Amino acid sequence: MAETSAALERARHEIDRIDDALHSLLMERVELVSEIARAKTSGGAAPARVALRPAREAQVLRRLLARHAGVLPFDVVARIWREMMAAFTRLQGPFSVAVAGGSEPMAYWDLARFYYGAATPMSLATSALAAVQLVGQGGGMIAIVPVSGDDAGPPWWVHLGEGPDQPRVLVRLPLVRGTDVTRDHPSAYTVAIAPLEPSGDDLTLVAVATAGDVTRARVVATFEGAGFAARTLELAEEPGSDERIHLVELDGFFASGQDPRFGVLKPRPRGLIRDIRVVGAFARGIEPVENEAAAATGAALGDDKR
Ligand SMILES: O=C(O)C(=O)C[C@]1(C(=O)O)C=C[C@@H](O)C=C1
Repeated sequence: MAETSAALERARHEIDRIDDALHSLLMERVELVSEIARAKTSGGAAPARVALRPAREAQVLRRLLARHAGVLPFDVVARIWREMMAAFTRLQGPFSVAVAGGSEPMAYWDLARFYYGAATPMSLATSALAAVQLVGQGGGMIAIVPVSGDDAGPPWWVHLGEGPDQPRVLVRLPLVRGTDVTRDHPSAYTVAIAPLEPSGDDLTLVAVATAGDVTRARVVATFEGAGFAARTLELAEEPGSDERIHLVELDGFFASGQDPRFGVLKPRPRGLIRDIRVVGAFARGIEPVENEAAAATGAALGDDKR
């Protein structure tokens, strides 16, 4: 019987040895969690904040991608690490996810599950605004909301703030693209109350207040004229107000509207740009380049899902 060949026995013995080593390392990794949790609260307790540190997570995944080789698709590695990082987040305090499903609740739900772990409590919110309001109540809740134009509810992003204890966009999902199982999924933002940190390759979301007649194209032209790479995403108007708020995505990391680099735009109450608020910043998507040799081996092994 081929099934009990010596070669198979040997390979399984090796797998047992490797599993033991992986398990020992996992237990060693988790020993660091209380030290990490302590360091995060050493400046005083901040009960509204969640232990999630998306910039650090992106750095970890980028570093692993840079050293990755062989036939295992990188999205499998990403999935294992996502599960581990979600568990580490839960070990540091309350952590749950409210999903605003837009027109495709199942797709956004799957995206949230993939990124925030199989055991993290999740609930479906009635709209993006409802999900963001839940985040604002604290208690370790984060929200997954459709990126653009896929939520029938009122604009949610005008409720984001610049302060460390206000909900902000900290991730754009999917973070790992290409071979990722979420390849065909829509994009979503993760909204949370947690520090805004640079990952080294980031995009920033700003809420830009202008007079009521300033078009999206003019806002982008103004930013580009001042040397920013900018894209306009959404526009919100207060009924009866002479002001509009534009949601604009910028290349690079900006921690606040007071960043001196915004000085060239001269934000002032009666100017074209009246105010700039940073309402989020997140790592640029990670693009694993599929290794051709790996793909060929996968095909040879009967992997017909690619
Ligand atoms: O580095 C941290 O701050 C951690 O909490 C550890 C860890 C991880 O498991 O690597 C977990 C959750 C954070 O979102 C980022 C990273």
